[in-house]
Amino acid sequence: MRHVITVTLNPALDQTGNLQILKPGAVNLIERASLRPAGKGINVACVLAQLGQSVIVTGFLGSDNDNDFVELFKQWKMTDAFVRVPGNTRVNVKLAESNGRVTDVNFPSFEVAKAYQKELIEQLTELVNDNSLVVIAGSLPRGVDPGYIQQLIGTVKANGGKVYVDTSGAALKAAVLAEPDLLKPNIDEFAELVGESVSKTNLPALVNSVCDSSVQTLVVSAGRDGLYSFGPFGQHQCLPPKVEIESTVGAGDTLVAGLSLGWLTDSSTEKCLIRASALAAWAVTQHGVDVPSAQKLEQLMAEVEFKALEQGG
Ligand SMILES: O=P(O)(O)OC[C@H]1O[C@](O)(CO)[C@@H](O)[C@@H]1O
Repeated sequence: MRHVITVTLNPALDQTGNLQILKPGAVNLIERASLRPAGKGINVACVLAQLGQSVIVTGFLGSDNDNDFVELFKQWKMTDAFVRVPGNTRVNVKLAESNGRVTDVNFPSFEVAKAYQKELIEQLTELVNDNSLVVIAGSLPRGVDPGYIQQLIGTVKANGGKVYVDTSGAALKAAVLAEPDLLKPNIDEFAELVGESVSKTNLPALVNSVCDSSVQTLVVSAGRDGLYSFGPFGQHQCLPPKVEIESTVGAGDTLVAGLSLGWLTDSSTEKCLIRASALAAWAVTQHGVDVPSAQKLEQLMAEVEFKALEQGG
């Protein structure tokens, strides 16, 4: 049976606070707050688990403060394969203003010694087979070089698995060279990758120049503009339904979960992209990554505008 393994190399406890307007350099009072175990791959796994999928979660986790993570994995019946490393998992602060703007203050991670990096590669060699989709998501913790992501992708591919990657900066540059099955940068991360500012008009040409034929599918998330998808099944855009924004944190991860669900359920490209967009739209209406009811999901999917992109613009 097809299954998903998510890899979070740099998880975080997300301390999210909502306020009217953030005033730098002044005292700011938070109106609503939450503290949640998170990190990109863990968020992906949470969405999939809520949609009834069984997920293995792995990566690195600080051994000194893993209680909330362990609780979360138990709650959603995820298989906890995280390699414990000495120290604390970081806390990331998210400040969400009433106009929808979010300021991320991401704290430094634990340090991951080479022995733990090797342990994770060995573990994936054991876990991955040709029914596996491995989602590698998030930044690299201290002590982990960008080349490590290539080793991870290589290990998954060598064992017959599919690999989806959502990362940024040097790790994204390295990942492209290792030819994953799908890459999901956001539009700013993609602009950094290509070294140019990106618009709807120049996006298709830039995608072709960067990815050549090495990455099968590239999905660029673009906030209110939804997503752009380039792959063997054509070039498409999905425009999301209009929703009240509470916090955009986790929307990209929810999108990746939706794309993974498409693979798990062998959905058509259209259904996969529309469902992923609808789930991501729901994600911005709340703190965290809860999923809508089946009925609400149907309604949101009906409101997504799916269209083929004209070649060259
Ligand atoms: O892995 P990165 O890029 O440091 O980002 C981690 C942050 O991203 C999120 O997963 C949201 O996408 C947060 O939960 C977390 O704080």
